[in-house]
Amino acid sequence: MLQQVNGHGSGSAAHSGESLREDLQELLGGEVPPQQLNDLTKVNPVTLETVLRCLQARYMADTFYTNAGCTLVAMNPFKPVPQLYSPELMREYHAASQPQTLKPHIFTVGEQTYRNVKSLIEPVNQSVVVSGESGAGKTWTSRCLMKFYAVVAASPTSWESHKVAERIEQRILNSNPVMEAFGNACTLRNSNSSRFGKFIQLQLNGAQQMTGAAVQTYLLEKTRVACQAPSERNFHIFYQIYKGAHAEERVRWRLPEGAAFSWLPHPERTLEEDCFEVTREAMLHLGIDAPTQNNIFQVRGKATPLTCGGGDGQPPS
Ligand SMILES: Nc1ncnc2c1ncn2[C@@H]1O[C@H](COP(=O)(O)OP(=O)(O)OP(=O)(O)O)[C@@H](O)[C@H]1O
Repeated sequence: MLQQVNGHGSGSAAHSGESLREDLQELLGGEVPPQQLNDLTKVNPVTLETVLRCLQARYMADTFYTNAGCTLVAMNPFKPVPQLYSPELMREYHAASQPQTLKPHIFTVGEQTYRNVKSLIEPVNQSVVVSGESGAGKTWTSRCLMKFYAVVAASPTSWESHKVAERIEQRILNSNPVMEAFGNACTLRNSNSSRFGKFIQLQLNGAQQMTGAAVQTYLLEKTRVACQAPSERNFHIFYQIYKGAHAEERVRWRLPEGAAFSWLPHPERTLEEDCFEVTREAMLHLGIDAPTQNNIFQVRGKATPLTCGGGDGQPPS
């Protein structure tokens, strides 16, 4: 999100949306209103100020995607915008004869790469690089892309193959809550910050239907288990177990209700990511059955009290 451009605040105190647009129109001297400039390469003159101001005007007009040549700039709305990610919109981009002529969107990128695979006699692997600072919206964007492919790359003809495809899509989407439970944490910048990098590979068959996915993770911030920065939290999974374990599991995992553990700072913060049931359900869909889950959680659950000097919540002596 843009905070400041050449000393002008982005809020209403410094500029109302209208005067910002007028200013920018004057600065650009163009005919197209800045919020309608879909491609930053068309901003004239291209300077840091004009580009940032153009993005700011678009942000204020709730237009969160802008092209910059062949790159897509995605701004984080920091609010739910459900109509921007509806299945209907996915289908619209998928069905468009020239998706690049529609408004810039992550679905254009999705559709373009999908068509690149589809149109070639010898299909070539396609890569989408999602980059940005912490909290920029990379995880969100990757999730949107996966949902998009789950919708467009699944139109098999028979009922049976439809069911198979649906199961694969569901498994692919279910990998997100599991990876986020074990690899994400609440930081100062992002309440659901990925503390690892990932390379997600979606696999298509000859008919361009999704047949599977593989995820490689790297650079997990393991030190967070034992040491968290002030006002930050440990990985979500610990809080999920701590808050969501049943009475009998608590006894087994030595997690007395209400105990405070020094390696579980800020358990009082309630995040939607704290939901243990969602992780358990997603693991089941991924084929991790209840006894295996139990073994995993047992190790995770026990790790916390043991490292804190016992299940009594006292700091280590
Ligand atoms: N397109 C969007 N629409 C609505 N909210 C969004 C969108 N993109 C991001 N957000 C919000 O911003 C938060 C941070 O986004 P996200 O977790 O994707 O950032 P990130 O770049 O992956 O950060 P990190 O590198 O710390 O993992 C999300 O939890 C969500 O609340």
